[in-house]
Amino acid sequence: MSTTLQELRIAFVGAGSMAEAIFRGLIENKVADPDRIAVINRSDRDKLERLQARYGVQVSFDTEGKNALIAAADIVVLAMKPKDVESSFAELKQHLSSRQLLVSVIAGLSIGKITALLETDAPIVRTMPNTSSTIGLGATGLSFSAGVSAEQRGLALQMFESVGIATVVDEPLLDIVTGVSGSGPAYVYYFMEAMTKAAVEGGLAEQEARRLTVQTVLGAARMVELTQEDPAELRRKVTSPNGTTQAALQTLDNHQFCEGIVRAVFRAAERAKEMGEAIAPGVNQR
Ligand SMILES: NC(=O)C1=CN([C@@H]2O[C@H](COP(=O)(O)OP(=O)(O)OC[C@H]3O[C@@H](n4cnc5c(N)ncnc54)[C@H](OP(=O)(O)O)[C@@H]3O)[C@@H](O)[C@H]2O)C=CC1
Ligand SMILES: O=C(O)[C@@H]1CCC=N1
Repeated sequence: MSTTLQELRIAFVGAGSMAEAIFRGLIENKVADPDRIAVINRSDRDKLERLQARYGVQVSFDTEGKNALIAAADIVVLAMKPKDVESSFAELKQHLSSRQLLVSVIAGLSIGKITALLETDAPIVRTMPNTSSTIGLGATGLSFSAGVSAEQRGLALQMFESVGIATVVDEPLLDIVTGVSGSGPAYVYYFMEAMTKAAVEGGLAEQEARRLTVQTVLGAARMVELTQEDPAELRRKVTSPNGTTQAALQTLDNHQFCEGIVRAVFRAAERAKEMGEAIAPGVNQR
């Protein structure tokens, strides 16, 4: 296998939000050429036409063409929903070969189960990315099956580092990565929705409210990144004794803000495990 993504063919099986976030990042950052990226889905033709027109990726609308794109790929990215894994893998396994590198983004699905369901000896990279990969600010956790070579590890890291940061973890830790950074953007959006709602209720125009909220979140995240200070210390610097922030934080504490976030992260991690276990429950992991 070649050492740069640019020379390889990558097929995305699944054309949803996560697949698009990754291939858009790869294309816009010029890490992979669109004419070497194939995107396959189950039935949504309009979606494939839109993706083809927008990014110039390769698509096919018939089964034979889709199978040919999969068979020709050097890297196959598994990007369907957990509920569709069993049916799609049953079809997919006939078109894969052990020379290919398989990259899964499917929450909760273990390397052992992927190996067993696809009846494959192919090397497998299990990942947990997030949708911020779309703008090059993704955060991805990765684990490798024993058969992934050093070169293939490099390619997988290149793929996800080109759309953000990537960190290699032991496979069981991917569930907590899911709770933190996989699902995490949604918690931040939820927080922003609440902040904007309060701003509007307090009298600001919607657009003004949104602009102030976005800049506040951006500014706070960049402060942590650039100053390298502990968020707790940065929080202390905003909080004047007996001032407005202290009153607000006390209100958040009264509503178990911190506990709510901690519980949410652990619940998402637990849910990832449940979802993985619910896929082909009878199958013996390899
Ligand atoms: N969204 C996120 O923030 C994240 C998602 N993930 C993981 O990414 C995966 C995909 O999620 P997401 O992108 O949100 O899902 P979407 O629902 O947006 O997309 C799923 C895609 O899978 C396709 N698909 C379903 N069955 C098949 C099949 N048999 N063959 C080929 N394609 C098929 C669908 O095609 P069609 O529309 O034609 O049915 C659709 O294009 C999930 O496993 C999720 O756990 C991981 C990290 C973050
Ligand atoms: O909600 C989900 O199941 C997926 C996995 C991580 C983010 N979205």
